[in-house]
Amino acid sequence: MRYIVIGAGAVGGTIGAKLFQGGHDVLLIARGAHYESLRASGMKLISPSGSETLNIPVSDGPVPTGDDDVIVLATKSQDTVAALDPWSRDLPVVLAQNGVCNEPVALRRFENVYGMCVWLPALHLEPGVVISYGTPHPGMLHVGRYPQGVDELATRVTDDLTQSGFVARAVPDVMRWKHGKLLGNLGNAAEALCEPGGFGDIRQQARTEAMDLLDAAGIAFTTQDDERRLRGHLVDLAPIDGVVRGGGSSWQSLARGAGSIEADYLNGEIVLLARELGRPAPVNEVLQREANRAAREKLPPGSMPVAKLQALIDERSAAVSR
Ligand SMILES: NC(=O)C1=CN([C@@H]2O[C@H](COP(=O)(O)OP(=O)(O)OC[C@H]3O[C@@H](n4cnc5c(N)ncnc54)[C@H](OP(=O)(O)O)[C@@H]3O)[C@@H](O)[C@H]2O)C=CC1
Ligand SMILES: CC(C)(CO)C(=O)C(=O)O
Repeated sequence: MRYIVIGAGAVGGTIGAKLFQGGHDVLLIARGAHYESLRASGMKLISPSGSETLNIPVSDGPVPTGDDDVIVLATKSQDTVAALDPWSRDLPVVLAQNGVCNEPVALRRFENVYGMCVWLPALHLEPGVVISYGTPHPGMLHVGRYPQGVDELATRVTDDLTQSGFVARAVPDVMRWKHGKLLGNLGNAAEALCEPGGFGDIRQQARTEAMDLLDAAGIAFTTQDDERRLRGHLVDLAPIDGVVRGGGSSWQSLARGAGSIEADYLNGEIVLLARELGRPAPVNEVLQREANRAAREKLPPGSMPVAKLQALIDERSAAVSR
């Protein structure tokens, strides 16, 4: 099977590199300066065990495909449609992304869609360079057919990931895991907006607001304990000499001045649910709005004091409760 990894950044770069090192056929799809660098000099993969350069096949657009190809999509959610559209709709698609909106978007277009719940701490700020912090395993990945079930392909992908060093499981309820993971990612916006530390309260407020709404909508989600029990110390974050990990994926979008951020598909997922239920979601609404503003204005990470963000949330909470 050939893995066509669209979006060879932090997550896609790590998954592609590990599969490649595991002896699998991999094609990375990248764009811009990252593509040029991967093509000219290979991928510099930095991990707790050292730094290596991998000459993984790379393309900047669609290539002829066949029966043995599978797409692994690892772009940010705001790039999903544009990234998938040029590809043959006969291919199976595995969505290695946070959030829960990508699977239905893909299922509109592709018949065979798989969710992947991704615990994989990684960083990509510089063209050609991917930093993978997880140790002793680079990540824990749950794979399942969307909307539910496990089939031969889910099992095969899981086996290949396991053989390549990941903690991988085929699960029949991947969206329950992805909803659980989404709750954690509601803090991404606060981490990107505020100085390190100090935003834990806001993250918890976003989580509590979201859990109430998921319960009200009857949507199942896993708990932090479910996740901790399985992960244990299988994927710990190891410091890497000379590399400071400022933050997660949304932090990295601001650090790169990408001009966009995933907030519409993380906090925005909760805002959408609240609006469908006719309920307020002031915490997630403010996080979504402020993260988008920071991305649009290309503000660096950490540009807003925590007290200011909390004041905006309090103001919005008061307004919606009137
Ligand atoms: N980083 C992390 O530690 C984790 C991230 N995640 C999730 O994984 C997903 C991917 O995040 P992450 O790896 O951080 O993102 P990155 O921004 O590091 O990587 C995504 C890559 O996709 C590229 N891309 C976007 N559109 C296209 C396209 N049409 N064709 C080719 N390349 C494209 C981007 O290019 P460009 O830079 O030009 O936009 C970028 O290089 C997100 O859903 C995120 O929330 C989950 C767990 C951990
Ligand atoms: C859990 C976390 C924060 C790991 O980096 C993540 O999912 C992200 O960066 O989006």
